[in-house]
Amino acid sequence: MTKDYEQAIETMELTKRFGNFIAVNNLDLKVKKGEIYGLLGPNGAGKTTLIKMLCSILNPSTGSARVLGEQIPDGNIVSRIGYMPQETGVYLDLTVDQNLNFYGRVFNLDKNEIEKRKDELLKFVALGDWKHEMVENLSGGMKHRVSLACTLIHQPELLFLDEPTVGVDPELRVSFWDYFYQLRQKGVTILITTHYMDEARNCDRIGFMQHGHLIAEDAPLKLLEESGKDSLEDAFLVFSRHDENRMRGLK
Ligand SMILES: Nc1ncnc2c1ncn2[C@@H]1O[C@H](COP(=O)(O)OP(=O)(O)OP(=O)(O)O)[C@@H](O)[C@H]1O
Repeated sequence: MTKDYEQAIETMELTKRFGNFIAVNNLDLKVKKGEIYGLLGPNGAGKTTLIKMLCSILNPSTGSARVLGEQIPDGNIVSRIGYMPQETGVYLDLTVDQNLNFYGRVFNLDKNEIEKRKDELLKFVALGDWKHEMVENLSGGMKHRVSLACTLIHQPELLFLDEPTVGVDPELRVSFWDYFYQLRQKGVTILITTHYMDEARNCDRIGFMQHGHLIAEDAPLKLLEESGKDSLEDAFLVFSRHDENRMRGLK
């Protein structure tokens, strides 16, 4: 019997090296089931590398992690998680409908279930009128919407969303968040990276990441309070400076 873990994600000194370069450095992270956790940090902080390890795409160099209670890397976990990469994860030379059919089949959904899920998801991403359009003819934001729909087709328990709302217009970004909240209500856990600070405020907790490790972590309002700043950008800079000073002190 699978043990019911309270944590959807738990990493222990997780590290990824590319040659001499350390992209993720001794990271300890816990994300509770049903939580929306935002990872924020500058380009190159190691966010995508972390997500790729948690999705069993990359092997850790050292350290370990559990995802939905399973030690990763684990090929079986893939059917329980959804990963929306930064670059569109859909086939440009297929229609929206064909992409959804393909992902539905990959996850072994039967025909009726695929049809039902397609109706729901096309409504959600407001692409019903574009169902039979080739994805290559869609705008950047629309491609992102197709990618999100494909990520959700098999109703994953845990979602990894790497900058899911880049290029998506403000109105639709709001509706994406409505849907994320609906998913959370159903117990789905979401790990999301974003550079939109207004969006980050929607997360239950935020982890600020720099040089492959977490420099601060808490609910958005708590981070503002602790840093004495009004914006998350400014709060990040405060924690970043503390971390740089700490590192200098260690040298
Ligand atoms: N396959 C690889 N080989 C060598 N270096 C890599 C590889 N993948 C990532 N890196 C490096 O690891 C670092 C972290 O990259 P990563 O993509 O995880 O950052 P990120 O926080 O997701 O950045 P962004 O916000 O730009 O997406 C970067 O310096 C990147 O160049």
